[in-house]
This record gives sequence, structure tokens and C-alpha cells, in this order.
Amino acid sequence: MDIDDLAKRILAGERRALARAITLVESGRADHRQDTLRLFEALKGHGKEALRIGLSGTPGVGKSTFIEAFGMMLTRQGLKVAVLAVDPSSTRSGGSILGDKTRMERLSRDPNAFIRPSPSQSHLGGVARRTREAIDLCEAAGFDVVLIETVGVGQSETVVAELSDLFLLLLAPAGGDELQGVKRGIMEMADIILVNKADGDLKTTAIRTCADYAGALRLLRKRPQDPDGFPKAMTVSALEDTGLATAWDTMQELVDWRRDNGHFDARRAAQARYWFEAELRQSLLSRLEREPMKGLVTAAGRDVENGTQTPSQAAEQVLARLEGRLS
Ligand SMILES: Nc1nc2c(ncn2[C@@H]2O[C@H](COP(=O)(O)OP(=O)(O)OP(=O)(O)O)[C@@H](O)[C@H]2O)c(=O)[nH]1
Repeated sequence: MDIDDLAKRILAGERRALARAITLVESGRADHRQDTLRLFEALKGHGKEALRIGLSGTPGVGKSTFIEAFGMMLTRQGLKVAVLAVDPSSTRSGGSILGDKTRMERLSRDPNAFIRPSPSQSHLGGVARRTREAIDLCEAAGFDVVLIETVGVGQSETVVAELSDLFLLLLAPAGGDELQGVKRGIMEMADIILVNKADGDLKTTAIRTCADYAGALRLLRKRPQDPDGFPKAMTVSALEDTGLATAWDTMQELVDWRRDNGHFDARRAAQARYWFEAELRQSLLSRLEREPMKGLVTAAGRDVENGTQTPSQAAEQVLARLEGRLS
């Protein structure tokens, strides 16, 4: 594969080259991994800094309707928009929340948009790395906004929050006064809560739900990375395209403030460190799961079972062998 040519075409903003490069980073083959590393070397220092927006919401809340309407609004303003997904446990066809071709049909035809389904992988760590690299590729290809979507199963919200500059939580209008069972941890991650479907019969409920969430957000501890009034809850209707422009203004207001106050860069730096540590942990674990370490671990496990070694002794022994191999 001509990696330099691929890099050149990505930097020229060719969507096909971008799609091909993402396929490369998603591949599990060792030679493809080498190609990926060479590709990133060739792309280093080029491209632009996109605004990375994470979006989470349960199935049916209107994520695809929102992303399509929001994405179209941005492309109408001349911005280039990429949509990626993190969905490690999908049972849907193709293992992908964006696999369904009918989702975001208009946006997928927009020349200023790029939509990429989640890789069908069950391992969240693997999905996270691939998504992270896909974001970098979108930035190299000159995208202004990268939307990272998740259905929010298990730890995927944390992954998306650690990949984005801004985290949106999309919610539906809820009857009664209970807060839809949204976990506190997820509320704490949100920068902006968007109560969708604020239209027709649902409008009044949406406004009340929004007020409930605004109240709940006020009870959270103030975060240093937020100006006054954030995190915020707002109503939108993805279907009727209302509230989206205001939501975008609010996102920009928050991002501008964070940039001016050093929080934007600090967050990216902390994220880079987080992913370095995650990658290191994962690589070490996969070394232990591969021969020759795998055999050693099995043998040490047997020693522990039959009492010839204590668990700590056996672990020390395996680690000493690993260090010997690494040094
Ligand atoms: N009334 C109203 N309905 C909406 C709105 N946005 C989405 N819907 C409807 O809600 C349903 C689910 O919308 P989707 O956009 O497919 O939701 P999703 O969160 O992507 O769902 P999954 O694909 O299952 O994850 C569809 O019937 C939409 O038409 C809205 O703003 N107002």
C-alpha cells in the first residue's frame, strides 16, 4: 500500500481515502497496524483541530434525527462534519448503530459530511483506540466538527467523554418527576443536556423535563472548566429543527470560554495522557495473553493451585520474566 499517497489524499480531504484509512486502523492484522503507524507518521503535524462533540442517548431518543438535522445545519454554514460511533455491544445487523443505511440518509449524501459506522467489535478498548484514531484521521482530512455518538451502554459514555471536547446528553421528555433514571455519573459528564422532541403534544412535558434537569444540574458541584450557568439543560426538536441553532451557539459559547481560560487545551492534554495509560495497560495485558508469556502465566497459575507458590510470588515471577523480555 502506498502510504504516502494515502496520506496526501487524506490531507486533500478525499472522503474515499479517509474511509480507506479508517478501514486500515480498524483492521486487526499486524501488517495493517504497521501501515497505520506509518500513516500517522506521515500525517503528523498536518490537518486541523476539529471540535469534537460527544453525544449519548438511549435508543429511540432521536440521536440519528438530531445528528442529521444538526449536521445539515452545520454543513449549510459551510462546515465539514464527520460522524463516528462507539457501540461496542450492538446486536444490530453489522454490529453497528450506523450500519442501517436509512439512518441519516440526507446527511450521508451531503458532500460536506462523512458518516462512519462503529466497527463491529466486542472489546471496548479496541473500539476506543480505533475511534480515537478515526478522529485524528478526520482532523487530518480537514473536518471542522467531529460528532461521536454512543448509545451509552456500559462504559461507552466514559470512552466518548474522554474522546471529546464537549459532551452532550440527549434525553426524551419524561412523564412524572423522576429523572428517567439517568445515572449521576452520566449527568456529571454532560456539558449540555438536550431534551429532544419538544414539539406537538410533547412540548409541555419537554419543557417541564428540561426544568427538572436544570434543577438537578444546579445541585452538582461546580466544575472549574465551566463558566457560570453551565452545565446547561435546553429543549430541542430534531424533527422540527427548532432549538438547534441556539444549542450550537451555546456549545460555541462554552468552547470559546474554555479556550480563553486554558481549559480546552488542558482537557486535550489530560485526555492524551489518559489514552496513553489505557493503551499501555491494554498492550501489557495482551502481551500476557500471547505466547510465550501465556504459557508462563498458565504454569504459574498451576503452581498457585497446587500450593507450590503463593499468588504474590507467582505474580512477581511472571512480571520479572516480562521485564526481562522487555529490557
Ligand atoms: N416528535 C418528535 N419525534 C422525534 C424527534 N426526533 C426523533 N423523533 C422520533 O423518535 C424516533 C426515534 O428517532 P431516532 O432518531 O431513530 O432515534 P435514535 O436515538 O437514533 O434511535 P436508535 O437508532 O434506536 O438509537 C423516530 O420515530 C423519530 O421520528 C423530535 O424532535 N420530535
